Amino acid sequence: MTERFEIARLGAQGDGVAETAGGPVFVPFALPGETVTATRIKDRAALVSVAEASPLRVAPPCRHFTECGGCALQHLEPAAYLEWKREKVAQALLSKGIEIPVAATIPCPPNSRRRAVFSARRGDGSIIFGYHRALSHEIIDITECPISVPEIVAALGPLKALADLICKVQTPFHMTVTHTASGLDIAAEDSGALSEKARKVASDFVIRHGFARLTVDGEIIIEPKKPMVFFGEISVFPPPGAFLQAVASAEAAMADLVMGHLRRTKKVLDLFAGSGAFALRLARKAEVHAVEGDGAALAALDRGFRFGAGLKRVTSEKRDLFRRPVTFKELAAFDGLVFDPPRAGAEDQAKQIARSEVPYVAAVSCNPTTLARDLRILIDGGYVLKSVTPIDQFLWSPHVEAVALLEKPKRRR
Ligand SMILES: C[S@@+](CC[C@H](N)C(=O)[O-])C[C@H]1O[C@@H](n2cnc3c(N)ncnc32)[C@H](O)[C@@H]1O
Repeated sequence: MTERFEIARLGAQGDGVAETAGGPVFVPFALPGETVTATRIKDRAALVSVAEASPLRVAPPCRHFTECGGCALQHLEPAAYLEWKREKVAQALLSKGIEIPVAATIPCPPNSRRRAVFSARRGDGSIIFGYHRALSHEIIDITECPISVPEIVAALGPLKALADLICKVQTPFHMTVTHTASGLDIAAEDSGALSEKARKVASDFVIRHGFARLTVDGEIIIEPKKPMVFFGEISVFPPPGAFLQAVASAEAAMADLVMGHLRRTKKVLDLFAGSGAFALRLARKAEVHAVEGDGAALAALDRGFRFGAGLKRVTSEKRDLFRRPVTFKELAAFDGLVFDPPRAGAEDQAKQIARSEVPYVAAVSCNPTTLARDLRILIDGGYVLKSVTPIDQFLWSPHVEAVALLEKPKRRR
């Protein structure tokens, strides 16, 4: 049955939220201040029509919007959208008792996402290649994606054809596509084992389309060109599957904030260093010790250091920082630190940092909830939070990146 809803606010996932006598009802693609009609199942309702539209409603740029599960907020005017992301970070901090004026969200333009994770599945004979439908396991074919770099969008047809060539299963599989300076780096997972003949066919296809590399379940099938990215001026060859910030300009914005904060430091620790996005930039001015759990990513970082010109010393250490955080005693060797953990955050590591006397600390995070928890630990340990800056690395999604900068005043002896 269709009901009428007054939308009061945006929820954490970007859905419009109507406050009803029975509790909140979530209406995707509705905006605060709007009156909409929607069909409701429990606390979710599918938008049918917008009776009274918000003045902040804009035309979504993508034809797949509302069908594709990748984007939640293309229909909101950009300034209000960025403010919503800022507020999301501020609310997460407030929930841990942290009151600080959160800076304006640094925007990321459309057509800037260099890494996209596609889903694919063999349908009735033909291959479906695209993204998941919102809140569904169903995969929908896509023909455009205004968040991705043009090089990925232009290759959607060939990528779909490649997915068809390597698909040896009836179940869904993933294809991560990264735009690099040497061409597209394609990493398939769970697409099934390739026969010798299928490898040859796929390899010929990769060469014909000028792709840089194809890996299947971590095995390099063919690598006509080593995929290369730049961290500042330093070139790095990230291994298949290694972490890479999704948008190059977002990575640069985060690195600028971190480097600005650590500008006076001489010995920096980079925790959860990946292939060196921060370490190799910081190494222009300071000695850096990079710690990371992924050995292949560390090897890429090491190589970047050895072949990079004008860098001070970079050392590296493979270490599981969840099981074995760097202790406060070990931290005594450093005057600056950056940590950039996965979504789970770095609770135990934060406890060690809180006990340390490292004067300058930068926290980078893609999850405001775990960031707030870890910042609370640092603040309780005597750190002063100087600034928090959201970065809109995940355009039109509910996700937001943030950089927090902290200092620990010298103890009076
Ligand atoms: C958000 S990424 C940041 C990488 C890097 N700072 C960058 O900007 O490219 C998080 C990194 O943490 C690493 N990681 C995940 N779990 C880890 C663990 N338990 N110990 C050490 N590193 C881990 C991942 O391999 C990944 O490189």
